[in-house]
Amino acid sequence: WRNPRCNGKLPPGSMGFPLVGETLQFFTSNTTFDIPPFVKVRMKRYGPIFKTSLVGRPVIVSTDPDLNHFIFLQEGQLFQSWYPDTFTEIFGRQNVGSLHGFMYKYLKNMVLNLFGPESLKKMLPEVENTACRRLQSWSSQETIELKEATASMIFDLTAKKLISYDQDNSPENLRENFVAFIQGLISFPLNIPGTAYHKCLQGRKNAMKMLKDLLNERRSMPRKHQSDFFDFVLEELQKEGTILTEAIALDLMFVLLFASFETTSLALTLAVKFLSDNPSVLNTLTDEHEAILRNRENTNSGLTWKEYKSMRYTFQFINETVRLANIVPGIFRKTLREIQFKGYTIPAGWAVMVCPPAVHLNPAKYQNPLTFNPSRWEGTEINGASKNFMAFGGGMRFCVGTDFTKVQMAVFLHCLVTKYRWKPIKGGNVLRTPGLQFPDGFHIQLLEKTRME
Ligand code: HEM
Repeated sequence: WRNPRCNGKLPPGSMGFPLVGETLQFFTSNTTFDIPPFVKVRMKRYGPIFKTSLVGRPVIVSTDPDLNHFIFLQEGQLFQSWYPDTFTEIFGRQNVGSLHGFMYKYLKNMVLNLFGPESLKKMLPEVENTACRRLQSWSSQETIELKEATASMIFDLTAKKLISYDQDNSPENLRENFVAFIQGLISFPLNIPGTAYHKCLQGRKNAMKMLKDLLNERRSMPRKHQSDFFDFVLEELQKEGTILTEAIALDLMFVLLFASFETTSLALTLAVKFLSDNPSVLNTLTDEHEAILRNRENTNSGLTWKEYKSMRYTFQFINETVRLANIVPGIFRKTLREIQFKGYTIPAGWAVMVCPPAVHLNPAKYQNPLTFNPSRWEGTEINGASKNFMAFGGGMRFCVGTDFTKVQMAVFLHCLVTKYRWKPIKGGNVLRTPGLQFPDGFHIQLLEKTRME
């Protein structure tokens, strides 16, 4: 295992112990905003491209901007999306991340339809109403835990949009089954009672059963007008010669529900933490949003798409938040053929992990990379991905939820900074396992602004 077979020169690095490789070191938790220690130490020792072995597989880790770019560019040709078996087990064998070719394109179009600009434009009032209502209810409580509170807000909104699911009118709690999930998601794959991984699989089983029941319920009581994703899926399933199957549709629903509430709530919690720690950033952000209200005829008329698009500093703020959040610590691919790159050979069938934190914390590209400074984005293109920014991935598999996330974050921040101020009470510390977590939450007290503030 130590010297894997290769037709050329493998990148340097250690394959660790037999079978486990360096899995345990990889999963060792840390509390830093910097490049994960596992990667940083090896970058120093071996350079920007190195080999290792994780969950029983040989892996090439890339912190090299050119190799990252090449990997994204060659999706489907030399590389293919690949995630460890634990992920596939949890998200379903037919989830969008594991599909390729025709079926993948079909699903991607379906999702882009759902979360594309036209849909989001229509959704804007609902996003704003939801954020305002939630904030108001939180302000009547002594303290709230922001990660949990924003996750619940986003889950409800997404579940309503996808399957018209209403938590208050449902005997079972769909979201609870997703909560068991997070800790087991990037954990050691030991499926015995008591382990995080086992709980995670149990959560998936329950959630999938609920989704299946809800879909069957809808099938027996079809609606006249197509209004949510379930209606759309049922119609697609009835079409002659359709390539969609019920299992694929349910796996997709599951991935979308999970991807939307977990990632965005982490980003929002961290955003509020950064605002608490950086009063001058809060002032600039508040100025931008108060100006939107001032420039309106009627202060209480809802946000328009044009106003949303005008939030220049807010988008810089969101980019800076996700740059440092590094919510996705590794993007995985598999080589379909042997690859030659910068004098190294990567054998066919090996896993490759692109490491976004190494890109986002590179001092050559981001001056004082650990400093939170939204203005560093001034004058740069902040939509889409680049060699130096890949918080939402890159290439063909660029995140389909990016615009949805940005709408939710920007609208929430708009309601927050124009109507409220807050005091951090406790928590707010981050832990990376290596996925981002708030082990003791982030508890704040939310107070309505008075007219004078
Ligand atoms: C802060 C929020 C988010 C972050 C940081 C994020 C990050 C990412 C990244 C890095 C990828 C690329 C994975 C890869 O190349 O293998 C990705 C893909 C994906 N994201 Fe997101 N995401 C976010 C929000 C969302 C939301 C709200 C949704 C749901 C609507 C979503 C759904 C997806 C899906 C379905 C894919 C797979 C796309 C594909 O395989 O082509 N994401 N995301």
